[in-house]
Amino acid sequence: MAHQNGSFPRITYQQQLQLLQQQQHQVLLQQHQQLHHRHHHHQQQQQRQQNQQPPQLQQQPHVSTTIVGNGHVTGPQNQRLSLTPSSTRLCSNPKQDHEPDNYEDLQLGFDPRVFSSLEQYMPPDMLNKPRDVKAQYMSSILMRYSSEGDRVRIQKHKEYRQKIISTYQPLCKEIYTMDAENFFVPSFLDAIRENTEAGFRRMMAEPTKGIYTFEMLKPEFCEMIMSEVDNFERWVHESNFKIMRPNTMNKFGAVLDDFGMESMLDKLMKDFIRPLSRVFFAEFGGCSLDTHHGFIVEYGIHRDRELGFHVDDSEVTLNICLGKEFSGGELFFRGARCDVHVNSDSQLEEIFDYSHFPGQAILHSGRHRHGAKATTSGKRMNLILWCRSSTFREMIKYQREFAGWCGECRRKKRERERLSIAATKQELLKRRMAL
Ligand SMILES: O=C(O)CCC(=O)C(=O)O
Ligand SMILES: [Fe+2]
Repeated sequence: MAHQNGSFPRITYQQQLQLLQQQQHQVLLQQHQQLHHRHHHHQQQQQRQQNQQPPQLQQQPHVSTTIVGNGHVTGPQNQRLSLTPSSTRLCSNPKQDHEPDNYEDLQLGFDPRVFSSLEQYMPPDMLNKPRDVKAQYMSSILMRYSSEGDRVRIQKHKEYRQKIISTYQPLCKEIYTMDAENFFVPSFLDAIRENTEAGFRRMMAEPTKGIYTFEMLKPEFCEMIMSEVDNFERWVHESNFKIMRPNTMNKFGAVLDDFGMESMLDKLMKDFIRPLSRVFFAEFGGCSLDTHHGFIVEYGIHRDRELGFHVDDSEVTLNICLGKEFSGGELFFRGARCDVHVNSDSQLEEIFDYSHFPGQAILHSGRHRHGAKATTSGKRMNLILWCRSSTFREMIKYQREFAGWCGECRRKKRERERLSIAATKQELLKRRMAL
């Protein structure tokens, strides 16, 4: 595998920046008030490994205009932000009936929607000022949350996407907008419509704790999406366009969001995955998934062969096999872990292997350690949707140590309880002997 030893901080500065872009103004306000108390985040040193060895954090490459071949992570990580004293402030009581201006036509360095949604939090005397005065006021606040470098990177990524979308000619236009009846099998669709835990459980299996599998995509849709990806790859090859690969551990595959599928995948996450994740992944932020990274991985003789042991840069991961014909490529899972215990051994009951089957989806927490065995013949394509929650990421920074979903935290707690019971017994015995 091309991946080098390296350090993989779980929450990157880049992701903090995403917060601003997602109109998470509550989070933004909270950050604004708490920035003085921001903790430094631990960076974890994780080693290169294979199957049973410590997992890597599989990340989306940092936004860059150049090809990210080996997933080298660049840029400032978890820096402490410098807050210059300033009189610009946001108010915690928004003026709810305020009609915000539209900022779409301005080049402001931040998503124009952030300005519209932030407006109501400005001090009352600012609300009726001209649009450019308000924009400047909000910009000066927003600038405190991101560095110049990050803003440039985000802008460059936007241009990169625009360049692809303006030149690439899609093959199957119908898959770029959500068309549930034609994408999903009836059992999946019915369960989502019913929207009850019992209904979900009827169409899903939970072969091991925290992993769900179910029939999801129609074969025709799988075919179309695979043809589209082949077509895209052909265009990349013919036009010699340098594309970014899906993450730090793949040399092949494509980011669906980069060539026009972002809004369709956003709908997929919000309308079809979030109903499931709010029931089954609530403790991982499954109720508040708000952004995604959607991509295709390709395995085979002339593609990536296998994928090392890792955790995803997601709260919840949806992984659907599209085809085609292949052997091997099984996923191996080794238990969910918090950041502190990501390298700890797995227990026997945490060992679970899964064979992909076209059309079938597997849903798991991003922190559930896993990898993919070698695809030994044929070609395998999977659609992967990393679903993230910005509020969850913000919240866990202030959480206490124990994570109920981490196998090692639970094991350690049981061990402490066992020792304490043994010590109490010992003490009682001693007292009885002394009588
Ligand atoms: O190859 C697979 O099916 C798994 C891929 C994966 O785990 C990932 O891309 O994060
Ligand atoms: Fe993964």
